[in-house]
Amino acid sequence: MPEPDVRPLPATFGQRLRAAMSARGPLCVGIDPHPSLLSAWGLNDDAGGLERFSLTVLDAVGEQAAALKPQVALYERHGSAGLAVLEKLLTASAEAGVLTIADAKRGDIGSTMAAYADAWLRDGSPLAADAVTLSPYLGYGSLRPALDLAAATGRGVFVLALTSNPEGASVQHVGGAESVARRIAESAAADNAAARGAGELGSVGLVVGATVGADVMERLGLDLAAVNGPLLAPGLGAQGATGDDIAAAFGAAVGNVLATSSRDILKAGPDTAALREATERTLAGLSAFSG
Ligand SMILES: O=C(O)c1cc(=O)[nH]c(=O)n1[C@@H]1O[C@H](COP(=O)(O)O)[C@@H](O)[C@H]1O
Repeated sequence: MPEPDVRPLPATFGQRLRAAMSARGPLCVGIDPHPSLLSAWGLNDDAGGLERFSLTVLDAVGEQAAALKPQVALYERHGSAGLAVLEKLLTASAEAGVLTIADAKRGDIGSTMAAYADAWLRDGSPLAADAVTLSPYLGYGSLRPALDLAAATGRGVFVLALTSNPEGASVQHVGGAESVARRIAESAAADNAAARGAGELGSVGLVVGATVGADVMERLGLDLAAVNGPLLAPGLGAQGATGDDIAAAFGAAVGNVLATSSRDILKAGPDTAALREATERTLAGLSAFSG
């Protein structure tokens, strides 16, 4: 009789994301239920509309995307009813085996940071996701409670390094060759050292915009390959970036890129076939680096 297949599920977020990217391609679909999109989908700008929108996206493209990234702000604007919908989406995604990145961009001092970590990264928390986005403006070290809890629970984080918006340069580029962004990248690399030693993708990711471009990357001299973590690259589509831009800018690190697009895919809804087609088209646009 053949041995039963008892391989354990990958334990770390880095391992799970790598497996999902290998199977499905390097695309994360953002779930950003903007009022204008709810209206275009014929839904009310309320918790009912939000739930319909969110579960439709999960149902339509959950099996095509390596991860889904709900934008927390667009749930928060509906108050507790909106957060209840986000809880439902996170639970339904986990049950469907779809990785989630809560785009909350949290950042605070130690004890308060611990509470944010508890909300997004603790086993059993109603808002637990597979990973959360973090802002390092209070210093990379202030994120330690989240980095530690993520490591302990097999979850991940994405720390803002070079964001996709033009205003980011006024903070992130400061220091030139010793830029703020470079410090963040070096700190993430240090936290991913053990995973690098094991030949695996780390669970401390960075956000590096698809819009940043090769010139800036070169000028700031970030060694993104050395980070050995996933590189969440927003800015595809609605913000003007393409798969070719990513291929040109990320160099040797391109294999760790998880490109993400929200509005450009979501505008195809509410028809599920159209959402799937838009996701397929977006994935095809990444062929310059996804092989
Ligand atoms: O952390 C993010 O995901 C993020 C970082 C960044 O630098 N730029 C950026 O656009 N995002 C988010 O990515 C999504 C982009 O949405 P679209 O422009 O519609 O694809 C939004 O939810 C943004 O908040």
